[in-house]
Amino acid sequence: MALSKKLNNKPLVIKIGGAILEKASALQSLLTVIASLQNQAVVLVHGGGCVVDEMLSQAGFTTEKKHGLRVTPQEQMQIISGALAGSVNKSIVAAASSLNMHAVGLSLSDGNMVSCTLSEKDLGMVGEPSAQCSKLLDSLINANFLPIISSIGSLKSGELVNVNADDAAVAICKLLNAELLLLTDVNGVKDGSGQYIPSLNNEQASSLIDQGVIAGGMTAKVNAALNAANQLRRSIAVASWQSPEQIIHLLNGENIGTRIQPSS
Ligand SMILES: Nc1ncnc2c1ncn2[C@@H]1O[C@H](COP(=O)(O)OP(=O)(O)O)[C@@H](O)[C@H]1O
Ligand SMILES: CC(=O)N[C@@H](CCC(=O)OP(=O)(O)O)C(=O)O
Repeated sequence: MALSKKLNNKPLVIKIGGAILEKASALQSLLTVIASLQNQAVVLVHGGGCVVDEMLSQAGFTTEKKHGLRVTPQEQMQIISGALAGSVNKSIVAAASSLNMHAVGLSLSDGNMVSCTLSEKDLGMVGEPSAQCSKLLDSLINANFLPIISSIGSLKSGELVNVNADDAAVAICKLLNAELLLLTDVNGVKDGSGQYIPSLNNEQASSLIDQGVIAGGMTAKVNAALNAANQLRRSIAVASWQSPEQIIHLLNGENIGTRIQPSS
């Protein structure tokens, strides 16, 4: 397939969800597509919720989620940060390195990229991220490194916080005024009859959330995409990492997955 030249000068922020991390071949296929992109800066932001689930349960903790966000008691932060900023981040960097990509593993506080405040939703040590300083990412992108960023951040007080990885990707996207692609294990948002919805606006999303058609992790993802779409005034794609060649279609200006639209 002819590989795309970049659609514009914007970097592309790609967020990958947890389940891809348990499928080495899928991660490798995605990284291979990223490596093949010509003249297109890419920044990867990753979650790893399923890895966190496993590590917490091995340590004897139970976990609770509210609207797709993990309630994070202080005593679980060590395991969560170890899983996301440690094990998961380093595994993705290693997979990229094995494909001769020059990957650099980071978390949100590196280079003061993103600062966090404590969420007011009574979720414990969950952080709300906001974009701060792009100097580190600008330097890495200019030097052709592939930044791979975990969703562990920190508060002004120096304490670590757990940030939903879709929210983390939105903050990085705002930092770089980048294009954003949220890749997950389904090819977009489904309606009440299980059909994929090509385009979704604020009102439709709220109604599907209220009806429980959009639930769990997809709620956090759609809310994060709406936040980015409204601030950046452009639509945000939610698609599947199971078909990474879709990235090339996206860069060629085609619609993939579900497009989350800014409100008019
Ligand atoms: N309306 C919906 N359309 C598609 N997926 C949905 C919907 N509602 C809930 N989901 C669930 O959300 C999941 C994706 O969210 P999540 O597991 O948090 O992904 P990730 O780890 O990639 O961030 C899907 O696998 C699906 O089970
Ligand atoms: C606050 C919060 O929910 N943090 C998430 C961070 C990881 C994440 O978002 O992973 P996925 O992208 O794989 O879902 C968590 O603890 O699971």
